[in-house]
Amino acid sequence: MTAFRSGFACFVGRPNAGKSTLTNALVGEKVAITSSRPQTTRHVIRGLVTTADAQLILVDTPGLHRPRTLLGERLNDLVRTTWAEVDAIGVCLPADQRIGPGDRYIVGQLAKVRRTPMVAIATKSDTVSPDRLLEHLAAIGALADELGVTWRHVVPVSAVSGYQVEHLRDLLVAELPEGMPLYPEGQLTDEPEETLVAEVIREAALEGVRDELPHSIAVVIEEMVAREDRPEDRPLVDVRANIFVERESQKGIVIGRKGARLRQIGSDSRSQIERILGTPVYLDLHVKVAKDWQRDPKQLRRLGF
Ligand SMILES: Nc1nc2c(ncn2[C@@H]2O[C@H](COP(=O)(O)OP(=O)(O)OP(=O)(O)O)[C@@H](O)[C@H]2O)c(=O)[nH]1
Repeated sequence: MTAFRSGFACFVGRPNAGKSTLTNALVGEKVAITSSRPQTTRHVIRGLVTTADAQLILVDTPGLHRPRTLLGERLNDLVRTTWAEVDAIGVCLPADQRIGPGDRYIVGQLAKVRRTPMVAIATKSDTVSPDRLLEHLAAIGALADELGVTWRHVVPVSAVSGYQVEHLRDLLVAELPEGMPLYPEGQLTDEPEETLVAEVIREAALEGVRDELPHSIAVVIEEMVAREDRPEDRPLVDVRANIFVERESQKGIVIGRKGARLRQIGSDSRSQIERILGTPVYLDLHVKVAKDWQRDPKQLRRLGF
């Protein structure tokens, strides 16, 4: 059995390189959704590609500009941070145009990001003859040598005809770490981040004790705020959450011997939350008893049901 993989990728390339069309082709029927994210998140999600064994989250990066101002430089820093945080970068180099200064500038900047795997994509490959495509692929290879980047793969695709779109998807998925889906049901929901975070904690709390605590756990996020006084490039989000159970005995199950299970729940969910929010997280979990909450309409409302 292959392990489930989940993670983030972004497409970069000069304007008109075919990034949006490719995103839509990968996402399929579902239109790429632009969801606005709270300030704590730097990643704007463009689309979600879910298969039987992977979830690939395509995120946007702000455009890279030749910096003329301090603000321009700061924006470029932000782009580079995103590049360093995603699991894979797809570099779009349209086949219908020769590699130009715009492409050179972007790839030159990518050369500074050492660790993230990069896949070079010859987009719009349906627009040129096979000979011209070969020439373009060779130029993409030469560009890597010239500018000091390493392509994991060089793939011609056509988002319009669908040529190699699935192959590209598989190549990107192969770069993702093992992990559970970060978004529920394979659909990008516009649920508030709190709901997703609460769901992650609930899943972690139920891990291994599902039989003992079937539906008795609810998680409520009390607070999710960016810590003040942090340097801009090292943000930290405080997440304070309550895990509600119905009975005192269930509290013991969740907390475990000397708090061991609760610590496990914390570390299991924290890494997933950090990936959803895109920032390091300080997670503060408390277990509380809300007696018979499932039968009490007032409590149910409070717990968000
Ligand atoms: N023939 C063909 N045309 C394509 C393909 N992919 C994109 N195009 C066309 O190329 C143009 C630009 O595509 P976009 O997907 O908007 O490019 P983009 O990189 O997102 O552009 P920006 O948003 O400006 O950065 C559009 O007119 C697309 O229809 C393709 O695979 N084949």
